[in-house]
Amino acid sequence: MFEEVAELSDCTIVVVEDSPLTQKVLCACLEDICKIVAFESAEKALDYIRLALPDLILMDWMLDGITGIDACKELQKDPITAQIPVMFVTSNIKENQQEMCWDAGAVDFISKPIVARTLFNRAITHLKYKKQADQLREYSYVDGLTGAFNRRLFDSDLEKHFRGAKRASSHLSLVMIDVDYFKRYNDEYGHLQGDDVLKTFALVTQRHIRRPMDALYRYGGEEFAILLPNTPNGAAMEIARRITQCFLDEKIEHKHSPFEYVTVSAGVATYESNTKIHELKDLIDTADSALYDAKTAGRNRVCGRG
Ligand SMILES: Nc1nc2c(ncn2[C@@H]2O[C@H](COP(=O)(O)OP(=O)(O)OP(=O)(O)O)[C@@H](O)[C@H]2O)c(=O)[nH]1
Repeated sequence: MFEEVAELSDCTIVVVEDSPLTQKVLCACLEDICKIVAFESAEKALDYIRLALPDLILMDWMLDGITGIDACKELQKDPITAQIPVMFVTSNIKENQQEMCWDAGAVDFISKPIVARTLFNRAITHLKYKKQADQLREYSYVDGLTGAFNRRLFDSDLEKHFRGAKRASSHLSLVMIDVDYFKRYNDEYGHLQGDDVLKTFALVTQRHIRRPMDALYRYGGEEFAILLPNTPNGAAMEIARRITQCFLDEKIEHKHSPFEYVTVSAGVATYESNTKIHELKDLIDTADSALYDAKTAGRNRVCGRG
């Protein structure tokens, strides 16, 4: 409608508005920027937002069921959804209502009747800030050597996914992976070449975890972790086996390994509602124990514990 905003085209804006006409107007104003998903109720919008994590939310104040203010407060409770900017769209907003918007966690509001150009420009400003903040967050969460996510993000993602799996009664698999005989490798080939091994491992692994929620983390030193939400134990074991095999196929010479090449061992544990894993710590301990099983059983293998 106004200008091309190419760098924002991969963003998503959620519009929560119960008047079909206003909803149509809002969507028409924003459709040139990026994908727009519209809802008539906050309940449905919240379900979508928690899963899809859009980049901006336009929220009506008065809604049947959960009000816009309560929906905004709800989003603030979760550190992940709290990062999504919420802009209220309201008519004749009084001073105390403006206060309520800020207190609920809104970043902005815009009055009805809508001035298309103002809405368009404000949306772009918020989307640009959001993208920059996401990028900064991502840089601070990436391990400089391997490009895998770092331990700090692992701790926060694990907590987030564990809560999600409990709430949805779904699976969450954790794979712990450790390079075998790595001290001997460093001693023989030097620390820099050792670093290259870790980089190669991260590259090989990234090729095997393709779903958007799956992620590889450097857990510490030569140990890595993979989080696989909505993935049952059998599937996680299969992914771990493929990674182990493909890394061996890289054929990185290791004179002091019985396998002649650098190998890894992996331990897999899975949370599901009917297993003995109830707490987050149980999941890590179980994956660690499975990794220990793989090491003591001879290395270069995957072991799992339910
Ligand atoms: N090159 C390099 N080496 C690292 C890095 N982080 C940890 N290490 C080395 O990894 C080695 C780990 O040694 P150990 O814990 O004894 O394990 P291992 O020799 O792989 O033996 P197993 O795990 O039992 O097969 C140590 O020598 C660490 O110095 C790193 O970032 N780069």
